[in-house]
Amino acid sequence: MQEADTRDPLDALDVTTRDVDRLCSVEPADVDPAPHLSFARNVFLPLTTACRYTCTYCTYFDPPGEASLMSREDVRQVLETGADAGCTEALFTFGDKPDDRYAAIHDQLDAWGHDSIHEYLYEMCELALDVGLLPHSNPGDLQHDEMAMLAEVNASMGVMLETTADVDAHAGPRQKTPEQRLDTIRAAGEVGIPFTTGILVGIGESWKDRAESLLAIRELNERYGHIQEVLVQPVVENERWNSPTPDAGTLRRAVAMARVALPEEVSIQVPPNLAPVREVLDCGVDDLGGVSPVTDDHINPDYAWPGLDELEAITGEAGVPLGERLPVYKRFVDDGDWIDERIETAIAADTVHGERFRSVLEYGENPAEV
Ligand SMILES: O=c1nc2n(C[C@H](O)[C@H](O)[C@H](O)CO)c3cc(O)ccc3cc-2c(=O)[nH]1
Ligand SMILES: C[C@H]1O[C@@H](n2cnc3c(N)ncnc32)[C@H](O)[C@@H]1O
Ligand code: MET
Ligand code: SF4
Repeated sequence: MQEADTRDPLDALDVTTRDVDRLCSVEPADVDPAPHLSFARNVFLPLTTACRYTCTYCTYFDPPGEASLMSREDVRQVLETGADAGCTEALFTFGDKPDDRYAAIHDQLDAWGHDSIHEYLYEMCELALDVGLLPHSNPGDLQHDEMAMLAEVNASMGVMLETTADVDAHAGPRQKTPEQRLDTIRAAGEVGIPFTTGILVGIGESWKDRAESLLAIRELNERYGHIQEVLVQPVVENERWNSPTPDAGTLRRAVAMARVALPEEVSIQVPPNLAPVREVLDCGVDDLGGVSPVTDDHINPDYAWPGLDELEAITGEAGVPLGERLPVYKRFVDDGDWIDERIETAIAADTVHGERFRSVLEYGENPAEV
């Protein structure tokens, strides 16, 4: 079991009460709507539902006894379906360090010749690159060395901060802590991998906590410049979480706060399957995240992604163009210091997939035409 972490999550981060108060006073009317919206076309690969944590809003994690892993062949099949459907992103996200908690996962990994889930993930990212997709992995909390290893085979990586507050939703014997989440985001900065993070809205945090969380992300981005996008994700109802999802007014204000807190080059993402996007488009959202034409959102399976035609209709009504992007934002590809040689090679390759990556990178539009 992990030891109790007694650090203040905001220690060593320059987040002042004055900044928090100022951010708390932001209203949606204070921000300009974004001039365009982007999304990435992805396939979702939930390597395992086993997880060391037990977040009370999450229906993704398995009860003990049912732990299993997607095999290499399962993974290959999903990747190939995705590549055939014109996807550019392989989204690997799954339970946090499942091998720590479940002997069955550890034993299966061992039988396949791997010491950890992260090693197996590395191999699956290589497989994604072979099949013609760019990996984006969110395996939860990582140490610096794990992050450094995975950065070699990922176009970008991510972890949700969720919140800097200690909330009951993260209570229990094995808890997700703000300290570990911030350490993970910091490790990504040290390694220099383009990174996605964000806040989960409605899990028991206050407005002050939302402001502190966004300012903590800003502070880490000021140090490392690695944050590519910040998700403002409303918690949604399911069999485990029966408090109401935040209302549109709450979400609008949280999005506006995120827009004010982060510099312009950092995108603000709202997932279109969880949030009423029409109602937040004028508050500074400029990205709709990964949308899949082939797989479900395995984390929130009751919430289907709108089709691309619907996304286009929504953005059309708002009068902003919708453009497709890669899982790594263009500015990080253009500035060669951010992505590993293997990712650069995949994008530069003289193959059907390489050509597709370059066309998405250069044109970023006409999502309906693949
Ligand atoms: O479909 C989902 N995609 C999620 N994504 C994927 C995301 O929409 C895209 O993969 C990124 O925008 C990269 O293109 C996340 C990525 C992260 O790095 C961190 C958290 C999330 C959370 C979700 C999520 O809840 N559902
Ligand atoms: C991958 C991300 O999915 C999010 N996540 C987990 N459960 C829910 C839910 N009920 N509603 C919205 N987001 C959720 C967490 O923020 C996690 O970090
Ligand atoms: C289903 S959540 C996905 C990744 C990881 N378990 C986390 O919470 O960050
Ligand atoms: S949100 Fe992630 S860390 Fe929390 S229980 Fe679900 S899978 Fe595990």
